[in-house]
This record gives sequence, C-alpha cells and structure tokens, in this order.
Amino acid sequence: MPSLNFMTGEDPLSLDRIRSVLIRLEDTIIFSLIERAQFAHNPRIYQRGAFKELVDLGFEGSWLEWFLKETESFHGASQFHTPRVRVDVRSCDHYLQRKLEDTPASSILTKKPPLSTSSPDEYPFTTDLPEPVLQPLNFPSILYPNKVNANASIFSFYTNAIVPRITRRATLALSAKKRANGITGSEEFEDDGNYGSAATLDVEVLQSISKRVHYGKFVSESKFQENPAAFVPHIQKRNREALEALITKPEVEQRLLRRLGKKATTYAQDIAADGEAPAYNGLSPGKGVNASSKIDVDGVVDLYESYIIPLTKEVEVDYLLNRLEGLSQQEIDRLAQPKSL
Ligand SMILES: O=C(O)C(=O)C[C@]1(C(=O)O)C=C[C@@H](O)C=C1
Repeated sequence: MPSLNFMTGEDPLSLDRIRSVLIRLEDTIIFSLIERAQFAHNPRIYQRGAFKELVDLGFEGSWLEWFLKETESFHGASQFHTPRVRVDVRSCDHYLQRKLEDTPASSILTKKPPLSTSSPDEYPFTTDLPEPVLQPLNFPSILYPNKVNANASIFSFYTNAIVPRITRRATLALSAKKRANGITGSEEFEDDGNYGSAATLDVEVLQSISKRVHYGKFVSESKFQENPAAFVPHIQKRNREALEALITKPEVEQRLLRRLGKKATTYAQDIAADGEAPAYNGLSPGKGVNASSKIDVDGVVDLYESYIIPLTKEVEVDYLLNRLEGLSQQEIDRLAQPKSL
C-alpha cells in the first residue's frame, strides 16, 4: 500500500507529497473494490454470531470481524502496524531542526519530539493486538499526539452502504444463475458461499480506506504549521464549522472526483488479449455504467464524495481540535501570532 517514505529526508509534511500518497491510494482502493465486486454480497459474513463454527471457538463477532482480528493479530505480531521502511531518525532530526529555523511560530517543536513506537499511518480495526515479536521500531512523531480514530465509522459505512452497492451486479448475476438451476425465493439471492475470499478482500478495502482517511491528520498538521495563527482562535472556541472552512479546498475535491471517475472507468475495463480495450457502448469515460465494466463507476465516485472525503475532513477537524492540548498559554500565544513575512 502507498505510504510516505520517511527515508528521503524531505519534508514529511509537504502538502504536495501527502497529496501524492492520497492519489496513489485511490488506485489501491479502486483495485481492491474491483476484486470485491467479483463476489456476491454474502450478508452472512457481516452478521454477528452467524457462524456456529466461530461461536464454538468462543468468538461472538461476525465472520469479517474474525478475519480482521486474525489478520491484524498476525500483522501486529510481525510489526506490520509500524512503518515498513525504517525511519532514519537523524534525517528527521535534521528536518525538524530546519523546520524550527524556518518557522519561529512553531516553537512547540523546540521540545525534542518524542519517539513513538506506533505507526502514524496504520490504524488497526481490532483492539488488544498481541505484542510484536520483533522490537518495535522507533521513529519521530510527526503528528501531534492524538487519539483520533475513525475506524468504527469506516467499518459501518463500508459494510452497510458500500458492499451492497458494489456487489450488486455479481449478486444479480448469481440469482439469475440460481433461478436457471431451479433455486428460487430467499435462497436465490446474495450468497455465493465465497466467505473467505470476500472477507479477505473486505479487509484489504477497509485497511486502504482507513489509511486514506487517517492521512487527513498529516494534511491537517501541514496546514496548521503553514499558518497556525489562522487556526488557534477557532480551536480555542471549538468552532468546527470555521475549522472545516479553513481546511476545505473545493477545487482539490472536484479535481479528485473527476480523476477518480476516469481511473475507475479505465481500470474497470477488460483489456482483451490483443491489448485492445472494449468500446464504451456509447458512454464516455467517467460517465456511468458500461455493461462490461468490472465495477459500478458511479458507486466508486459516490464512495469518495459521500463518505471518504467527508470523513477525511472530520478527521482533519478532530485532529485540529486536539492540537493545542497540553501547551502552555505562552506557547499558544506564540502560535497565535501571525508569521512575519
Ligand atoms: O488535499 C487536501 O487539502 C485535503 O484536505 C484532503 C481532501 C480530501 O479528502 O481529498 C479533503 C478536504 C479538502 O477539501 C480537499 C481534499
């Protein structure tokens, strides 16, 4: 999955660099949704207690929750929920030193940042993960300490709204096939029995959406450091609307949605063995549904428009609301002073 590469010594809070990770994550999310869309809805895998086999093991959650727990336990034990690249602490120290010299208002950085052992861009859905087998990596905290975690909302909108939509075609194709085989009524719909494959792909989609949404914290920190004085009064008044207005960039969102429609349309085509793409059936790229398209393109765009972008913005605002916690009045006053040109 795409990540910021902390090894380069470049500014990890450069908005351009953070946005380039967000753009690469679009590809990861689209491709994993395309894979999930090959299977039927399989609602059983989202119902708690629906599998006697798991209840017998003493697990009360759903099949998907069990997959998440098992996957994240292994990843956690093998140090996955820490950065895959070892962070060069020295280069980051240099970066912070430069940042300090550049921005006197960010005087809170005069305190040497603590080293953290949890990854700033991976958020497990499961609590109580095992201790890592290897020593946790130490890396400098780039984000301000916070407990913002949107995974419960991500899990809820993905399972309730997204899965039924993106699997609609596979589900309808399945019911047609079942009818042809004489199966009708409630047995006809939704369940193709591919519980393992569907849940494995759900875990991939959930982890990539979670990573994308929590990158909002890096975006927020970057915007805050660029102009802390603009944010401080609204943070102090806990004015969510004003903070949201400050972080919202409508032109960036519009560009993103246009790009996403084009990408989803392109990736959803089956390129023939001779390398030729199929005709669009009269529809232009980015405009709706092509009969042979591997995914509901509008569904992908709606996922971003209705859920991923709004939730990223919520994470950004929640992060900002916590941004002055623990600072002295003197430190806050310094941040509230406009930067001299
Ligand atoms: O790129 C930014 O500035 C962001 O804050 C990220 C993001 C997004 O979710 O893509 C969210 C809010 C902005 O309005 C634009 C885009």
